[in-house]
Amino acid sequence: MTRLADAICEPCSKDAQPLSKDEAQERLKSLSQWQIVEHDGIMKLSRSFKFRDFASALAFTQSVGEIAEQAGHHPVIVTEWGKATVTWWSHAIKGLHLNDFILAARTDEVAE
Ligand SMILES: C[C@H](O)[C@H](O)[C@H]1CNC2=NC(N)=NC(=O)C2=N1
Repeated sequence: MTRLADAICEPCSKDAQPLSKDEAQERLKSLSQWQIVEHDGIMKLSRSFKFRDFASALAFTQSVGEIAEQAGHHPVIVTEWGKATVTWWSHAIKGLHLNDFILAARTDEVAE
């Protein structure tokens, strides 16, 4: 079975259906320490990563930015001293898509 991080991100058209709560909860089982949050009715995938200082959090932020650029799919990243919080969702469909779970898995690999 293909590892989630190795799965191919499909171009997410604006006509794609966002995952339902049940589908998103099912996909969440493939990840650890991520949670589904909802802002303004939009489901998002979020996880905070701890670091020893700001420079380490910033380097992680840069690495996540690089995987986002490679995929053409971008998160919100809040970078602070000792911590970075990454939140993925698909803006075009105002919800969660398999792509968000793939990028979350890739984010975990960058944190290793
Ligand atoms: C034109 C550009 O490719 C699109 O706006 C991309 C950019 N990055 C994106 N990132 C995310 N998370 N969702 C999107 O819908 C999205 N669309």
